[in-house]
Amino acid sequence: MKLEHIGIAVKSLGVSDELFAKLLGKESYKKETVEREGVVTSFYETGESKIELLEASNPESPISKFIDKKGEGIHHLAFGVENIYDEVKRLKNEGFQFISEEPKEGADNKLVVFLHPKSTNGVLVELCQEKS
Ligand SMILES: C[C@@H](C(=O)O)C(=O)SCCNC(=O)CCNC(=O)[C@H](O)C(C)(C)COP(=O)(O)OP(=O)(O)OC[C@H]1O[C@@H](n2cnc3c(N)ncnc32)[C@H](O)[C@@H]1OP(=O)(O)O
Ligand SMILES: [Co+2]
Repeated sequence: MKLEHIGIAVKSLGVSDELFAKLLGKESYKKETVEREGVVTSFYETGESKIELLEASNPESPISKFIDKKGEGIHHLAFGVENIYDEVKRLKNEGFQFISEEPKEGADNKLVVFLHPKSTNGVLVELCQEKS
């Protein structure tokens, strides 16, 4: 597995895109809404891994809930895998708990699934696989 991206929950993409562009010295290369996840995303290239800024697209979004509880900050780590179905099977056998075991369409042309933070030391983990 390799670290594909780090997801950061932000209140306002308008504000945070300006901040991260200044910080990283480059503009976001892609903005994409993933309505099923309740997010608007903005991606930055940072070497082999990316930064994904996440703004809530509706009040029931996991991002709204997260920000209400914990404030803005690191929301999840996403690991890129070759075969997401094999990895779900492997990690299930290892005793990890998935939020939903069925990979769904995420941002950036990927299939994604999430492990529950309760089974991963309090860190929300996403697995993602490039769609062919
Ligand atoms: C588009 C895509 C992509 O990259 O392609 C994305 O990334 S989409 C990214 C947005 N989508 C997602 O996050 C989808 C997966 N997330 C979820 O299904 C949810 O957010 C859960 C992780 C199941 C939490 O939902 P739930 O309704 O249970 O919320 P809750 O506030 O009651 O939280 C239950 C417990 O989990 C903790 N918790 C919640 N969100 C957390 C997070 N991001 N990291 C670590 N812990 C977290 C809470 O503090 C709480 O712990 P205590 O019980 O100790 O208080
Ligand atoms: Co993500």
